[in-house]
Parts: sequence; structure tokens; C-alpha cells
Amino acid sequence: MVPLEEARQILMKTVKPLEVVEMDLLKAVGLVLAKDIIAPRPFPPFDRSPLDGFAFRSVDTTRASAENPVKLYITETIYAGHAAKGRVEPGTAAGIATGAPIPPGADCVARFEDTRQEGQYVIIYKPFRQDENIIQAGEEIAGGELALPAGQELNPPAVATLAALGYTKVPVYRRPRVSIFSTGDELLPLGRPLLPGKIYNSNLYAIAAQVAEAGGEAVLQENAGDDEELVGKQFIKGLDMADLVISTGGVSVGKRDVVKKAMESAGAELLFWKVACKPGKPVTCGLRESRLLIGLSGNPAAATVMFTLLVRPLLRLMSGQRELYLPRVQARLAEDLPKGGKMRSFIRAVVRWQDGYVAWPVGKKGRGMLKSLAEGNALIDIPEKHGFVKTGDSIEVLLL
Ligand SMILES: Nc1nc2c(c(=O)[nH]1)N[C@H]1C(S)=C(S)[C@@H](COP(=O)(O)OP(=O)(O)OC[C@H]3O[C@@H](n4cnc5c(N)ncnc54)[C@H](O)[C@@H]3O)O[C@H]1N2
Ligand code: MOO
Repeated sequence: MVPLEEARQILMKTVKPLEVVEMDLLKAVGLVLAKDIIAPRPFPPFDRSPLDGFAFRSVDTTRASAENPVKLYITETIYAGHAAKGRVEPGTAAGIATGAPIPPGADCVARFEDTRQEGQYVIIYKPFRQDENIIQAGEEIAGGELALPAGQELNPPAVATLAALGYTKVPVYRRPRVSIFSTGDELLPLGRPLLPGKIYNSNLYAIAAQVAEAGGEAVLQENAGDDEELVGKQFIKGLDMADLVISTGGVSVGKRDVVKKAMESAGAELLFWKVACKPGKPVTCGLRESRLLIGLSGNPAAATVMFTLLVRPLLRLMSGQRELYLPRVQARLAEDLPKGGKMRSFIRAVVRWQDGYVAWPVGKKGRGMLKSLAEGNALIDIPEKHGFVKTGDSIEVLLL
């Protein structure tokens, strides 16, 4: 049995960011840039107006005041997406829309509300500075400047930045592929009628959903039952299709808990069996041809929590993410926890802000309360050898 942090270290040493692929911009959402993006052109590409108003020469307004306004002749109106027809000459102005290019000759813009129009003339009541109300070409990103650094996650604004610069494909670390199979004779695939003593294979879906949420791509394999040989075969087959393989169930001490033996007979080196925390303690990890086999518990809550603690950081590292672990904050406990205990434990909770973070434990009555897992947005981390933990106690939580 190894402490959680040691288990993580053992696993993290075996993986690294995956290959770089060129991917369509929208398919790359959530993935991580593998190279610096240097702007091939400035953004915005031309000087433009941030307002609806008039563009003119600032020198024409040097003496303008409320008492002695300046009258400029309006030659044209420039709309966004269209170039000016002519130059703004002394004594003239061009109507201009937000986003339209500044016409040659003009060096400032007045907004409509600060002017008055009299027929073909616009009246200006104050002096304007050179460059007043003008967005310069390259004001956001200069040509040749670092637009986005390698390591940047492609969140929506990053996608927008790349689109603004004209990129249709981007270099990203590819998604980790994760093969998943369950063990256990009691499991039925969805779509079959439920039989006595059987349950549907919900862990397969829970883990596939967690893989997707962590930026990976899940490959579903068939249930291996409680058959050691079949479990071993599924591990080997899984490695043919994926970067790592996850099984669920069969890791405890029962006669039919065959995962550990199956990993070994499939030729894997056993890295550890059991991590010193609950739920999910009996998790079993092996390495075969430099790739990981991870046997999560069958207990749905245990599998989900151990995925979050052990597998999610691996997938993030493989995807090139820099932030690998969940944020950890201090919170006040809103209710007594039912029992003390020796082992470090993670308890699903709802955390809200009420003059500081407050944590309400959910599903504390049982280990496998699936429904309560769906409610929570955090995990309370109760250290080992803790006694009773009471309302108001300061505790650490991981924000999911
Ligand atoms: N004598 C002992 N028994 C157990 C111990 C122990 O130390 N001594 N540890 C307990 C703990 S803690 C856990 S956690 C579980 C781990 O068991 P397994 O990983 O071997 O899980 P299974 O026995 O296969 O299943 C547990 C439970 O979950 C249901 N299950 C299994 N797979 C799925 C699935 N794909 N989808 C939905 N539900 C699933 C299964 O039917 C069982 O009810 O061992 C304790 N026992
Ligand atoms: O380790 Mo088991 O996961 O407590 O339910």
C-alpha cells in the first residue's frame, strides 16, 4: 500500500506529452498548443474606428469650442467591411461605422453623440487629439509578436485569437486514447433486459465520461467477466488500441478478484496494489511495454474518485496541460461527519461561498452512492488518523 502522492509520482514518471498533430481549429478546443504561435500579420489588420461617428483631421479642430464650433463638409459614409472612396481633405469629414477602416487623411474620430449634423455638415464642438478614438493596426497583436504561447489551452478566447489571425489548423498535443473495460459476471450491457442478480455496466460509462472530461478519447471494450485469462487478454488488446488501459472491478481480496494476477500474467510489471486512501483503496497499477494498466475498483464511487485523483492528472500531462491537479482550498465543514477513521479519506461535497468556502458532505451514508456523486462539486480531503470531524472545522477541499 502506497500513499496517494507516491502513487501519483510512480505513475507520472511513466508518461509524457503525446505527439504533436495539426488539427482543425474547432476540433482542437480544450487541447493544448504545442508550439508558440507568432502572429503572421497584425491584428487588427488596419486602423479602424471603435465608434459610430465621423472621421476627420484633428488639426481642423484645434480652435473648436462650444461657442465657436467647427463645421466640416461630409463627403461620404464608410461602413464596416468597405474602404473609403476618397481622402479626407482639409475642412471635410467622413461618416464612419464601428469597425470601418479609418480613411486616408483622417487621424481622429468623434462619436455621433458629441457632434451635430446640419444637412451635409457635421458640427464639432471641441478640439480633437491626433489618434483620438482610433484603434491602431496591430494594437491587440503586432505582426511577428507572440500571439499565444506553447502550453496555452485552447479555450474559446484562444480559439478566437487564432481565428482572428486566420489559422484553420493548429499544432496541438493529441488526445490520449484510453481503453476501458469492466470485469464482473454481474454486469450487463445497456439495452439488454435486466436479469436477476445482474446490474448494468454503469462504471464503463462513468469512466468514459471522465476520460472525455479530462480531454481524452475513450475506447470501450467488452466486459471480461471474472475470468482471469479474459481480463489479461483485454489488457493486451486494449494496449493495441490505446495509450493506457483502465479496468474496473476485481481488485479486492475475493476469490474472483483476478485483475492483479491477470496483469502479471499479461506480462506487466506490477507498480503497486492499493493506495492509502478511501474510497478506491484497492486500485492496482501495472506497466507493460512502457504503457500503464490501471485497475480501478468496481465500487462506482471508488472508481470515480480514484480516477479523479490518479488518472485525470496523467491524461492532463499526456495532453500537454500545465495545471495537472485540481485546485485545493480551505473550507469550513457545514455538518458533522458521521465517523472518525484511520485512513485518509475523500468525501464528495457541495462547496459554496458564504464568507469563505463552506462544504456540505453528500452521500455520507454509504460508499457507493452514485446519485450523490453527481450532486457534488468538490472532494473533502480528510487526513489519515483523523478523529471526529465536526461542524465548523477547517478542512481542505479539492474543487472539481
Ligand atoms: N474482504 C474484503 N472485502 C472487500 C475489501 C476488503 O478489504 N476486504 N475491500 C472493499 C473495498 S474498500 C472495495 S472498494 C471493494 C473493491 O472491490 P472490487 O474492485 O474488487 O470491486 P467488485 O467486487 O468487482 O465490485 C464492487 C461493487 O461494485 C459493483 N460493480 C462492479 N463493477 C461495476 C460496473 N462496471 N458498473 C457498476 N457497478 C459495478 C459490483 O457489482 C459490486 O457491488 O471491495 C470491498 N471488499
Ligand atoms: O477502498 Mo473502498 O474504495 O473504500 O470503497
